[in-house]
Formats: sequence, structure tokens, C-alpha cells
Amino acid sequence: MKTIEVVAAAIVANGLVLCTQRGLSKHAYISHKFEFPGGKVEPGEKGSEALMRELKEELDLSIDITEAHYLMTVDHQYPDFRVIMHAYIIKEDEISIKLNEHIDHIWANDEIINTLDWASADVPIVDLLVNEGLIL
Ligand SMILES: Nc1nc2c([nH]c(=O)n2[C@H]2C[C@H](O)[C@@H](COP(=O)(O)OP(=O)(O)OP(=O)(O)O)O2)c(=O)[nH]1
Repeated sequence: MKTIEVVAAAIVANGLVLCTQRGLSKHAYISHKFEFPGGKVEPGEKGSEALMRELKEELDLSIDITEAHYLMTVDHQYPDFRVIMHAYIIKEDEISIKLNEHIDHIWANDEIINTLDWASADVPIVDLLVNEGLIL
């Protein structure tokens, strides 16, 4: 079965984390789910480089990301593919975004974040953010 390598960013600003909502997908189980902005790593890219490219594409956000921002990796099996997702955490209070690909977004505190309908690969990341008090 296909394996994809993905990077995603927990962007924390003023005690809230950016949660973005996917549009319609050919896979019902990720359609309209919340996720962290990011995307697939291309051949030859470091995770941090892929993430900077994706944040520029998706959010028009230029932000400096290094491997020092790495948080955790999730290895999740969906019905049609396996995703290996490297999550990074970026704390930056002055954030301005433009949604180029997502259908909606929410800046969530550690209570609201648990009420969102997350892509299932993201649940361990949400749990870590909440349990470690990282959304501050
Ligand atoms: N970006 C992102 N993708 C996620 C998350 N959780 C999760 O299961 N995924 C899955 C959904 C997609 O199948 C895959 C990422 O693909 P994508 O479509 O966002 O990436 P991309 O922009 O590079 O892809 P493409 O449209 O060019 O094919 O990983 C998440 O938090 N962020």
C-alpha cells in the first residue's frame, strides 16, 4: 500500500493554535476534516523546507522553520494509504494568513481544539499539544 510522507505545523499565536479545514477529498475519511497546515514532502527536501514551502502555498505565510521546531511523528494507516506525518510547532504572535486551499480555519484554545472533527492521523498531535500544555 502507498506510503506518503507529510509535514504539518502547529502554529501557536497568543495562546491559540491554527486549525485548518480541508475541502472535499476523494477519500471520505479526510473530507472536510480539520488538519494542521502542511503537505507532502518532495524528493530531496528536508521536512522544515517542505513545511516552509507548503505554508507559503497554503497560507501565504513566510516563516522561518528549522528542525529545532520539530515536535513529533505520527505513523497512521488510513484505509487506502499510510501517512507518516512529521509535526512541527511554531510560536509566533504576529501571524497573518490568507486561506488559499482550505475551506475554513479556527484559532483554537486547548478546549475548543478537542471539539473539532480532526483527520484521524492528527489526534496524537492534538493530544500532545493539550496534555503538554503547549498551546500557551
Ligand atoms: N497537510 C496535512 N495533511 C494531513 C494532515 N493529517 C492527515 O492525515 N493528512 C493527510 C491528508 C493528505 O492525504 C496528506 C497530505 O496531502 P496534501 O494534499 O495536504 O499535500 P499536498 O498539498 O502536498 O498534496 P497535493 O495536493 O499536491 O497532492 O496527508 C495534516 O494535519 N496536515
